[in-house]
Amino acid sequence: MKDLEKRVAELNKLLHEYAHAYYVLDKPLVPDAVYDQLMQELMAIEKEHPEFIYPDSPTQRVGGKPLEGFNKVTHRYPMLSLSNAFSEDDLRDFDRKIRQAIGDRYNYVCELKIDGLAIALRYENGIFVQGATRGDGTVGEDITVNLKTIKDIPLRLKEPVTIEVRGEAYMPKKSFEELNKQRAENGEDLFANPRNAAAGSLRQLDSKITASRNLATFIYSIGGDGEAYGIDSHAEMLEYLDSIGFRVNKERAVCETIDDVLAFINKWTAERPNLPYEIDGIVIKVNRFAHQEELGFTAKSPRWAIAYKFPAEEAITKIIDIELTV
Ligand SMILES: NC(=O)c1cc2c(=O)c3cc(F)ccc3oc2nc1N
Repeated sequence: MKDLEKRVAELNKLLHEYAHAYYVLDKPLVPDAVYDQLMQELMAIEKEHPEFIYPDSPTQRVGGKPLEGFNKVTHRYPMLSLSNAFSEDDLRDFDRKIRQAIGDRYNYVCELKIDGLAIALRYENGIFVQGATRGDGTVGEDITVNLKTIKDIPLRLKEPVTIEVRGEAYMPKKSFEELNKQRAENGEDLFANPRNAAAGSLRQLDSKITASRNLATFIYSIGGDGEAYGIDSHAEMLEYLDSIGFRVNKERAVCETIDDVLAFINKWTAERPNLPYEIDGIVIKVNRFAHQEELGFTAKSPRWAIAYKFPAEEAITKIIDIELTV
């Protein structure tokens, strides 16, 4: 029995490592056939010996029977929303206010604004214990069983830390197109866009349906104060999140000036159609936590961050249509 327990521990470790390499780093360590064979072996042992099933075993990603409904979760740290900028002037105003408040020794981190659903994930001693939607920012829905089906969400972190993180769950463009093609063939109504498809997939009461929707995540912050982890800037926080096993978007940059921010925006406005996922803007954040603390929050948004929103395409096509019909 001893060596069987050892084998189960070894299989859990190997499968976590291989899944992280494949789904988070996009750098497979072994061929799929090897991964599948190890998974089959673990499932066979767990079937014979359910007492050996780890709560974070990779076999536990797809839940059991459908839920009756979702429990409510009160967020330990409110999930606020970003204020918006729609033009270069808005961005320069934002920058001017920052400078007035904290002087001129600051820089920014720019990130792509993923067009998905905000989620909060809680880990205790490195084990995924609960996941929730933003809801109204204070109370969200417990969608833990559905989030467990997303392969890039680690069930076990590389460090046994107790932490809460925030991110965006989304449906890649290709998965969205395939899903709507399938729904059209089955005479079902189509999803309007990948964000709605992701939201609909995460709010399924049957996690087997969620599991079939190929969702993915990008994690972008620690709930509460990052200092607790010896981190004092947003850029370092993203590196830390990556190092403990989360999928963190690589298309980010530290920008020393608002002109660098505008250059980043121009680059990704052009690159946007080539991305495998939808983005609806660029998020700009003052980098150092000491500066974020000085700037603080309004009732609903941080003063140290802003979301530059791309002009909505439909608005543009509407103007063009009007022009053409006049
Ligand atoms: N959709 C996103 O890709 C994205 C969203 C947010 C937020 O909503 C957000 C909300 C806050 F109150 C503070 C920081 C944030 O940072 C964020 N960073 C991102 N990359």
